[in-house]
Amino acid sequence: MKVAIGSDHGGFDYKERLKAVVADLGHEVVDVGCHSCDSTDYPLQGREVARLVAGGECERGILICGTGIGMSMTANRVPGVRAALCHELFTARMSREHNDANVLCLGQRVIGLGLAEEMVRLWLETPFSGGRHARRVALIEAG
Ligand SMILES: O=C(CO)[C@H](O)[C@H](O)[C@H](O)COP(=O)(O)O
Repeated sequence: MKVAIGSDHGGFDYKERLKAVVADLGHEVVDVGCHSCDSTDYPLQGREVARLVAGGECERGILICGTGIGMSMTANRVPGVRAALCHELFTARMSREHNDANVLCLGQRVIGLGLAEEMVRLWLETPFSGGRHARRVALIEAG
């Protein structure tokens, strides 16, 4: 898969580490920035990743800021994006199985790096269950 990844300064360190996790699983990483710890504004990177996913250039997106909240708010405003803000493994798995989430949002100031890495692995490898959940996702998309 092609996986877009982006962060603000509050998520920069994890973005750099999580890129390796994504690549180790055999996926292509598209890094939209930011490219340093200098202060920036999360909607810039959040919107860019969301647009890549909504437009089909990338199949999935990963966004990291301090809490993940601003990134999820931003990404979910782009039609076609189903961004899930997750802090633990169960929610990360369910966001794929039940919600077909196409963007994962994480908070670098909330969770440890080891958990973030495990969540990314699980989230990328968990398929959508379909069935009754497909009807519900279609209802989300119908607006
Ligand atoms: O979007 C956020 C909060 O909803 C992120 O946590 C940002 O990274 C955070 O707001 C940035 O804060 P800072 O004080 O400018 O580092």
